[in-house]
Amino acid sequence: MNRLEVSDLKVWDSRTGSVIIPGSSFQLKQGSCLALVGESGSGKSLTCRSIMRLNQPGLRQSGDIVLDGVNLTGLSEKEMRKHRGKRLCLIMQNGMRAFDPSCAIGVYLQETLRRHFGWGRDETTARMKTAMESVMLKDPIGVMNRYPHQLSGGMLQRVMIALAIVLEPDVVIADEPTTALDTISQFEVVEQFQRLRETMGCSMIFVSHDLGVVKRIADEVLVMKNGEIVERGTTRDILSDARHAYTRSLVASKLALHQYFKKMTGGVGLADR
Ligand SMILES: Nc1ncnc2c1ncn2[C@@H]1O[C@H](COP(=O)(O)OP(=O)(O)OP(=O)(O)O)[C@@H](O)[C@H]1O
Repeated sequence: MNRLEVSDLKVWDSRTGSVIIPGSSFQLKQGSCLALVGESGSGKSLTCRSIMRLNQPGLRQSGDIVLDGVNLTGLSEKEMRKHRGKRLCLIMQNGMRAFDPSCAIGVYLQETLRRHFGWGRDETTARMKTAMESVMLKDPIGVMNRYPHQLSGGMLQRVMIALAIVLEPDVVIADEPTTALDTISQFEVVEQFQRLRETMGCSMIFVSHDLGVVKRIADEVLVMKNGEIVERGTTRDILSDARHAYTRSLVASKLALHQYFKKMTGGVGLADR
C-alpha cells in the first residue's frame, strides 16, 4: 500500500520562468524507506520541500501530492500546517536552522507540541525527556534549557529525531540529516533513524549523497539528475546493477572513495561502518 503518491510534480522559478523539476512521479510504500540520491543541485531538497509545501517565495509548484488519499495540493495553508509535524515531519540538513535561535529548545518544543496535541509544559517535558534518552541524548532537561547555538550539530539532529518520536508522524522526510556531522555522529544518527523506523513503523524519504548510508537504511532508491528521476529500483539492484550511466558513475565514485578510506585506515572502509 502506498502512503504517499507524488504525481507529475513540477517546480519552476516564477521570476525567471526556468523549470527546475519538470515532472516527477513516485510512490512511498507504507513502512518503507525511499532514498533520494543525486549530485548537488539535482533537485533532492526541492522535492522534499515541495512535498511539505515549504518552497521559498518565488518558486511555484504543480502536480499532486497525495498522503493517505488526501491531496495536499488542494489544502489551504492553515490546513497544511496541521499536517506538517504530526503527519509529515521534515528533518533538515542543518539542525541549527530548524530551531528558533531566539528561544530555548524547550520553549520551541512546548510550542510545537502544544499546537499539535494541546499538551502543557509538564507533559511536553516528560515525553521529550523519554524520547531524548532513547536517542542517547544525555541531560535532556539541560538540553531543553539551552539555546540552539549552545548545542552541537549532532545534538540538534538528535533533538529533531526525538521530536519526531514524540510526534509519531506517518512520514518522515530526512534531507541529508547527517551532512553537517562528523563521522562518528553520522554513524550514530543513522542508527537512530533506523530505530525510528523500527519502533514507529513510519515511512521515510531519506536524502543522502552517501551510498554507504543509503545501503544501510533504504529499501528503494530514486536517482536524480538535473531535476529528473533518471533511475529507480530496489537498493540492492541500484547498488549492484545500475543501468543508467549516471548511477553507475555514482556507485563507482563511492567504491573509489571506499577503496581510498580502506587504504588510509588500514582495512576498515566506509561501507564496513
Ligand atoms: N529558491 C530558489 N530559487 C531558485 N532556484 C532554486 C531555489 N532553491 C533551489 N534552486 C535551484 O534548484 C536546483 C535544485 O536545488 P536543490 O537544493 O533541490 O538540489 P539538491 O539536489 O538538494 O542539492 P544538494 O545536494 O546540494 O543539497 C538547483 O539548481 C538550485 O540552484
